[in-house]
Amino acid sequence: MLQIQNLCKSYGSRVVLQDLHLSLAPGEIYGLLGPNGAGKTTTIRILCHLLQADSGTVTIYDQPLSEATKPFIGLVPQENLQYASLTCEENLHFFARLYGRSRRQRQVQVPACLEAVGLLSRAKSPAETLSGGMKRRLSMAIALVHDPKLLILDEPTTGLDIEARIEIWRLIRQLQSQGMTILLTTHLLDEAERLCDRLGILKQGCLLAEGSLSQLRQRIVAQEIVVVRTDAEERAIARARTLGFAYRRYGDDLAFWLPEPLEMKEIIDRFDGIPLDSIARQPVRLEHIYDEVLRPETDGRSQETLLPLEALS
Ligand SMILES: Nc1ncnc2c1ncn2[C@@H]1O[C@H](COP(=O)(O)OP(=O)(O)OP(=O)(O)O)[C@@H](O)[C@H]1O
Repeated sequence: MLQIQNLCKSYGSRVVLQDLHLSLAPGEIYGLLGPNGAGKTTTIRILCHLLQADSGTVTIYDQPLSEATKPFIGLVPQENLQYASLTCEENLHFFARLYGRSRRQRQVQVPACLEAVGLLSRAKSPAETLSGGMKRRLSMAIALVHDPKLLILDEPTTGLDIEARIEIWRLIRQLQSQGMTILLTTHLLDEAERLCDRLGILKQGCLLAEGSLSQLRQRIVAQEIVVVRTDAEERAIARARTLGFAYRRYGDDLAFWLPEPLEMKEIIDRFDGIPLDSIARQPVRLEHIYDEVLRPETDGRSQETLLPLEALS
C-alpha cells in the first residue's frame, strides 16, 4: 500500500536519506529502526507531506503523495500534540473538524475513537489531567479520528512505564487486527521484536537490513549465543578462535556465537581448562542482529559474521 523509491534528502551538505527504498503491505506492522539521526523522523515527515524530498517517489495506494493522499495517513508524533486544557472529546472534535468532519460524523467518530483507545470514560477529562500513557492513547485517538489507512507512530512508548507500554502494544495489535497498516519507529528493540512483522534498520539514511525477524536471523551465522563470565577472558577468547566461534561484547557481557546448536555439556567441554564463573545460553535476538548490522567493519563485522542479503535463499 505504501511504496518508497529512491528517496533522497539533504539538509544543506548533510545527507540524511540516501536512495531509500521501502514498501509496506496492507495490514502489516513495519518497524523502522536506527540510531539517533539515522533519518527515521525525516522519512516520516516526508510521508506526512510535512517535508519535501529532494528526489525519489512515494506512493500510497499507487497515488503519489499529495494533499489528496493526506487523509490516508494518521500520525502519532513523538510529542503529544493535544490541547492541555481541552477535554479528550474536545480535542478529538477539534482535530476531526480540521479534516472537515461534520457535526453528525463527529458525534459518531469521537466516542468511537475514545472507545478504541480505552478513554471513553475520560471523555470529559481535560488532557492535562491524564497520565502519560493516557495522553499517548489520546494522541492515538487524534491520529485515528479521520479514519486513516496507514498509522505512523514515532517512538510510541518512549517515556512510558511498562504497564502503559503493554497497553499501547495491545492497542497497536488490535488496530492491526482491524486491518490497519502500521509504520512505527522505536529505539526499544524488545518492542520491535514483539510487535513488528517486518523490520528495517537504517543508518545514515541507508537501509542496511530488512526483513522479518526470522529472515534477519538468517543473516547472522550464530545459531545461539553463549554469555560467559570469567577472569580468564583472553584465554576464553583465544579458545573460541580455535573453535571457530566469533566473539562479541554486549555491554559488559562477553559472548560467543555458536555456529551450530550444542548441548551445554558440549559447550563447557569446549572451554575445558578455562575457569568459568558462569555460562548462559541465549537465543539470537534482535538486539544482537541490530548490533551486528550497525557495527563498523573495522570492529569485527565481516561477510563471515553478517551474511550479505544475496546469500539468503
Ligand atoms: N531541519 C533540519 N535542519 C538540519 N538538519 C536536520 C533537520 N532536521 C533533522 N536534521 C538532521 O537530520 C538527521 C536525521 O534526523 P532525524 O530526526 O530524521 O533522525 P532520527 O532517525 O529520527 O533520529 P532520532 O532517533 O533521534 O529521532 C540528523 O542528523 C538531524 O540532525
